[in-house]
Amino acid sequence: MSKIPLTGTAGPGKTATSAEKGPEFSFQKVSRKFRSGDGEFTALESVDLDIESGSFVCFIGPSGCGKTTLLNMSAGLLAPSEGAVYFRGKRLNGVNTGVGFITQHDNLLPWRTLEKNVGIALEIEKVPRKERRQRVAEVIELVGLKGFAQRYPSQLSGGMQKRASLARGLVYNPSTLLMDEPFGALDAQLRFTMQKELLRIWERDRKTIIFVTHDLDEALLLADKVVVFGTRPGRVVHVEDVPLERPRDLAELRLSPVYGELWERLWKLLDHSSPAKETS
Ligand SMILES: Nc1ncnc2c1ncn2[C@@H]1O[C@H](COP(=O)(O)OP(=O)(O)OP(=O)(O)O)[C@@H](O)[C@H]1O
Repeated sequence: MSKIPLTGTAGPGKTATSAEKGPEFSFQKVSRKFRSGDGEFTALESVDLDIESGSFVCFIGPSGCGKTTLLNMSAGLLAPSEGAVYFRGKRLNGVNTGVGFITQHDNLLPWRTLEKNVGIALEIEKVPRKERRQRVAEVIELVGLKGFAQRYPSQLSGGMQKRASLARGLVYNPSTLLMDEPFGALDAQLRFTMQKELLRIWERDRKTIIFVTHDLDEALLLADKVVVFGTRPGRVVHVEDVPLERPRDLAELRLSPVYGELWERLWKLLDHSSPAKETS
């Protein structure tokens, strides 16, 4: 089994060496086909995209346009049918242990305490107990859950469970976080809090974040770069560098003409028709 990089090269306070200065991810003519009924259909067609190290990138697009498929390929859980995915200069060929993957569903194990849920990857990697406890305590504090380490998932609120899955994604210090609609199920207030928390952590550690969302306001609040996906077949239709200064405040942004113009332009690029059909 390959080693999980406990002390990832892009971790807190570390600077990238010259070998790491290329993009974090490079997708080169990446396509993915799936079987459907008797035939095959193209879920994602010819994606050419570079993602810079330390950047915050949002994927946005209608349901079924291949956003999760591209995340799965970034995690090495799925191979491209054509083309190649490069991670930190190396072609991916198997599970990518340099990423933390946070899905919409927290998937916390109900019989394990918060501490044990967060530390699971380190246990699998047989990281010594002392080091494990220290690293787990550090990330639990980072996500604002200090004092709750011995609670079980059922004893945590929805927001705390989100923080717990974020801690679990961060615990082995990956250089990239892949986040698939992580805040989609939260109410507006909690979503706002989690967005702020995520930005605080990103600004501290400058990990690369690829964040899937259906919400254009969320994308423009968070991202350096917004990648717009289209359907039939799933593909990248536009990449926008977000020119808005940080820190960003959504209430203020909404009053700004620059934001209004950007929002409207991207909104028009989004396909608002019904979910993508699986046509070949
Ligand atoms: N393992 C699979 N086998 C067959 N078809 C699949 C598989 N994974 C995804 N698909 C299909 O590929 C297409 C793209 O799916 P994907 O989950 O990547 O879309 P998405 O943009 O993330 O959608 P959503 O926003 O609804 O999560 C869909 O039609 C989906 O049904």
